Amino acid sequence: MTTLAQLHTQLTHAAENIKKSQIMALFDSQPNRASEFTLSAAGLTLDFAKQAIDQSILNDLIEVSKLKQLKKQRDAQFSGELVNTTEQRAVLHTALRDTTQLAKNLPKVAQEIESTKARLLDFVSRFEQNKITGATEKAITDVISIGIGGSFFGPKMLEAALVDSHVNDINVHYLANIDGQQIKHTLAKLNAETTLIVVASKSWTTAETQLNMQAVMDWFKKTMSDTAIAKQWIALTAKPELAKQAGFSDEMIFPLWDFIGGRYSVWSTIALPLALKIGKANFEALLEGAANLDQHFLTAPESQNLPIIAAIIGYWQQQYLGENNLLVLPYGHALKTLPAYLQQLDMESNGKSVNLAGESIELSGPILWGAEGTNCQHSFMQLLHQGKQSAMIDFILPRIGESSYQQHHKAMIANCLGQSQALLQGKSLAQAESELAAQGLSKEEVNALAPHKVMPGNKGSNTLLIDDLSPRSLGALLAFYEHKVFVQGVLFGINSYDQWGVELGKQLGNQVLDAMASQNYEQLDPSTAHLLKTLTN
Ligand SMILES: O=P(O)(O)OC[C@H]1O[C@H](O)[C@H](O)[C@@H](O)[C@@H]1O
Repeated sequence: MTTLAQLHTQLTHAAENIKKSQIMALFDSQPNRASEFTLSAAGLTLDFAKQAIDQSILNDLIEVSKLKQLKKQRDAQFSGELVNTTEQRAVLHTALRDTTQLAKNLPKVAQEIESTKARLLDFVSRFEQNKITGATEKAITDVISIGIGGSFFGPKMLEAALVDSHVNDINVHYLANIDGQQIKHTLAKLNAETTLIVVASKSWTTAETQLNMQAVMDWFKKTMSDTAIAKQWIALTAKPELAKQAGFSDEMIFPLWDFIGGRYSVWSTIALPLALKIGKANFEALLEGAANLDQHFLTAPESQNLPIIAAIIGYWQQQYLGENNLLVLPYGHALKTLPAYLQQLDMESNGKSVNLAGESIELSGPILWGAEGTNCQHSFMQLLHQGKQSAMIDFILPRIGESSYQQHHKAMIANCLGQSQALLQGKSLAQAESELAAQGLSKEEVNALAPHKVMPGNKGSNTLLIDDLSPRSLGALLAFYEHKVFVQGVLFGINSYDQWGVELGKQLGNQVLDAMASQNYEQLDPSTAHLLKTLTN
């Protein structure tokens, strides 16, 4: 059997060779490459034919994943083992989509998940039937959702992405940042009598959320009685006892659990504001779409498995081709905040420096960024085409566009494919020269201008087609990225489910607040002390 060390040597040689060659040449040596390097499942199609990779490299990478016990770790996670070893927690967001597998090992946990989901869906149904009103019996027109990080990104991103699936006529206002200006403008247009307030906080200790909750509570109490809190305030939290102490009524507290990571919580009660907007049936379809992708992840062989193949391609690019940026470019305005959602998912999961044993590692997750196409073509894509740096790229393209604007969708497709083509093919000096000569430029003019028009090309990318922007397809899309992040975590040998790095900033933020209150800056470093003096003078 080949060892990891032997595979590493093989892959290192393969990388040296592939760096010297052209991706376009790979299409000559593999005549059916375009179809062979396209995989479909659960409403998603991944085309990786434009990547600098061949079948033998893929086979070696699959072997690496096997030697790193990917399947064993996957099954451990799905069955509820404590795979988040630094926090001694299970990782069970997949069970929020479908409890079948978990029910075999942990039937009580599965049952609790099901009964909580039933409570959530029942609340949404009653809302849709106008049975949820304010304390003064007036109809609810607005929801304020207070929460940050995983208690914010998912619902907010999906509300925009599912714009065609909004069935309930309510406005959801998200308060995540601690920004007084945002609170002022949000509250100014709202009537407390017709507003539900949702506090989404798994830990119930997040400073931003607590401060915003207090501000909204002060506003609410100006016009509403204390008893109205029990009717109009909803808590989504893994700490129901703390919500109860804060005055929330039992029936308005919807739990989640420590086995649901914040960045994986969009499938949980944390999605209540989204579910109110898209309705019960659409929320269930979102979960089903994710469950479909879970089934694919659990059952498809490695070579046909979308998240596994996407993960090992990314690993190959980072480990052997030296990339460290992942650019996510969704072609569609509805998906404009998908990169921000994926930033938390990927970077908070895989931004680590030590492996599971606590030993220092060379490689962990990529820097993820992106923006909607075609807008990005008019800003940072220039650097990708002609700059010295490069990046891993996922183009995301819905197959179906708005039916009343078909020409727009054709143009969207053309732009997306045009970009990946341009990155791949580039433009040689000879091409640039002949183009300019054909425009009638003199030889001197051609020589002066042509080098500026050269594009190196030979830059690979993935194209991920999504059937449509339905809840089902989007559920599958998010689950695809979740599993990709998981597989990469296995390849890096890290714990993808803790986030200790977030803690220090929180602690120091509190220290600065204390220093501001006491005006004693001695404990602070000279730069911070100086900045504070400048700010407070
Ligand atoms: O839901 P909460 O407990 O308020 O946490 C909100 C966020 O807090 C921190 O930033 C964590 O790193 C995130 O993973 C989490 O989503």
